[in-house]
Parts: sequence; structure tokens; C-alpha cells
Amino acid sequence: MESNNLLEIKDLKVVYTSGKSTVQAVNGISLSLGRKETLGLVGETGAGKTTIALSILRLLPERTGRILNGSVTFDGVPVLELGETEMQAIRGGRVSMIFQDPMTALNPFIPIGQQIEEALFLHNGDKLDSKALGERIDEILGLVGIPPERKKEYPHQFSGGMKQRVVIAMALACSPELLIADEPTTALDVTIQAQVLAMMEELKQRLDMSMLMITHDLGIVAKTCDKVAVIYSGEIVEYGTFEDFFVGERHHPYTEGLFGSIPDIYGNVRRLRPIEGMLPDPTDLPAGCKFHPRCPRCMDICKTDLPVAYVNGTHAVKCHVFASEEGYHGEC
Ligand SMILES: Nc1ncnc2c1ncn2[C@@H]1O[C@H](COP(=O)(O)OP(=O)(O)OP(=O)(O)O)[C@@H](O)[C@H]1O
Ligand code: NI
Repeated sequence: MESNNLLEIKDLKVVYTSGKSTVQAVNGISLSLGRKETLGLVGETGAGKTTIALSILRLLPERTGRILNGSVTFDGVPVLELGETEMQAIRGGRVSMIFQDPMTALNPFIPIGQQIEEALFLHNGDKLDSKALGERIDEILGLVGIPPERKKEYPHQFSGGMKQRVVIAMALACSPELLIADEPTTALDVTIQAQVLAMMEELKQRLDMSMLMITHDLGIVAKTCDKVAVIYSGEIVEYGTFEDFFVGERHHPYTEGLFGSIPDIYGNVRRLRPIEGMLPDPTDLPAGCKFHPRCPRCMDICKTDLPVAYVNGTHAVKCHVFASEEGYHGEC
């Protein structure tokens, strides 16, 4: 397959099964991420964002999570077909992830320098002597703005924002080509959040990384993302570039609802009122468009037929409202 994309996901379907019930967490998602690009995955809690990320790294819970269909291609490599040893070389080496609950990523009993060392050792241990290892740890701490002399300190000696910098340092230890950041700043207060985001953005540029930024905050998207996928009930309902979202006029009713209004290009968002209602039960998804029970623009056809995406250049909106628009109709 010829492609310049670093990551390509095609028609991914993921379920969780427990007892008799099956959670349809990801229902046919396709997306691509170019080198040095940042793609935002946006959507309410339960939409399936983390499940997509875990599928890329093949870290779904072993007994319950299952990929039913689709492909994940990283730098031309069919990830879902790899053996566990090859997978380990990618995980934490070429692709790393900052998990949603970052504070649990650190061991409270081990000095932070040693934790970074362990992250390094996992992949480069045999290649670095102890002097080189020490220098690399100092370098990584420097990257995230932590004075290297603090490497002997324990996690509790750091503030929330500094702890998150340590977590980011660990994720960057092996110079990944792709960084998956799952709500990396949700646990931080707003000022610190801005600092950490600015730092991540700078590092991304400096280290030539691609990034998958998982968030429910469109302000964060506006500040960091080149492309955006809005996820609802495990489907992409709107997909496009930053410009498509912030300058374009046609949006999915869910996107509009989610953000009250689309924020301006500087990322100023009025604090959003939540949309009425909840995500549908993922064990019993509605027919037609999965958003129809909550949609202010719901028509009869929405209750029965799955919408086809209206595609305008790089922008795709999967909604019956735009079915009569001229142009291409196809996949999101
Ligand atoms: N281990 C699991 N077992 C069963 N169901 C799960 C499991 N993990 C997630 N789910 C379900 O799968 C669906 C998608 O969850 P996921 O965590 O991917 O959503 P998310 O978009 O990341 O949400 P959040 O913003 O809350 O992190 C939800 O209905 C969730 O309850
Ligand atoms: Ni999540």
C-alpha cells in the first residue's frame, strides 16, 4: 500500500464482551495521520476514544476487549498482524502513550530519574552505557523543563503540573514517532494546563513527532490539532482539517451541540452547555443514525437509515441533513 501516512486505520470495529452483553465500542472507524501531524479525537465520555488508542497499541483488556474487524497500519507495518515481540518493539519505542490517568503512571516509591531510566532501558538498555544513560535522562528532563538535579526526588515532591511533565518525559524517553496523548491535561488546573500544552506543542515540533490528541475540549483542539475527528458512539461523525472545523460552515448537529458554537480560530470557546440526553446504550445501539434520538434536526430517514458522509474536499460530515448537497457522498 502506497501511502505517506504514518498511521492508517481502516474500518476498525472493537467490542467488549462480559457475560451476555456486548459493548459496541468502536463501530467502523477509518482515519489517517501524516508525519508531524496532530489529529484530535474529540467526543463525550464513552464515545470510544480510548478504545481506538488501545487498539493501535494492542493493549485492549485481554479477556473482554476484541478487535472484530479492520486494519491498523503504522509506517507501512500491519500492526494487528504482528507477533507480541515485534509489537513490544513498537510499543513505547516508536509509539508511546500518555494514559488518561497520568498520576497512576508514576510509581510513588521510585525516584523519577530511575523511572525514566526504566522507560529508556526497556528499549535502549543494551545500547547505552551508564554514562550515556545518565546524560539521556538529564536531556529528557531538560526537554520537559525539569532541572536534572531533581531526578532523585520522588513523585510526591512534585506538583501536579510537574508530575505530568515527568509522565510526558517518560513517554518521550525513546523518541517516539507517534505520541498518543489521552486527555493529557484534564487532571490539571487551567493555567498549568496551558503551560503543559504549550510545552507538548513545542516538543512535537522539535522532535518531529506525530500526535493523536484525545480530548473532549475543543479549545485544546484549536490550540494543537491539524485535523479533527469527532467521535460519537464509536463512529466518526465529522472529520476534517482544522480549517474545515473552524472556518467551514457545514457541521454535524452533534459537533454543533457539543460545542455550543464552534470556537473561534484563536481557541476561545464559550463554556459549553452539554447537549440534552446521553450517548445511546452501547450494548443496544439505535437503528439509523446513532445520534438521532438526541438530534435537534432529526428527520424520519435518520431513524432508519445509516447516513452516508457528505464529503467536500478534506471535510466529511456523516449526516442526512446534507444528503441533498451536490458533490461526493461516501465514507467519513
Ligand atoms: N474494559 C471494558 N469493558 C467493558 N466495556 C468497556 C471497557 N472499556 C470501555 N468500555 C466501554 O466502551 C465504550 C467506549 O469507552 P472508551 O473508554 O473507549 O470511551 P472514551 O471516549 O475514551 O471515554 P472517556 O472520555 O470517558 O475516556 C464505553 O461504552 C465504555 O463503557
Ligand atoms: Ni477515554
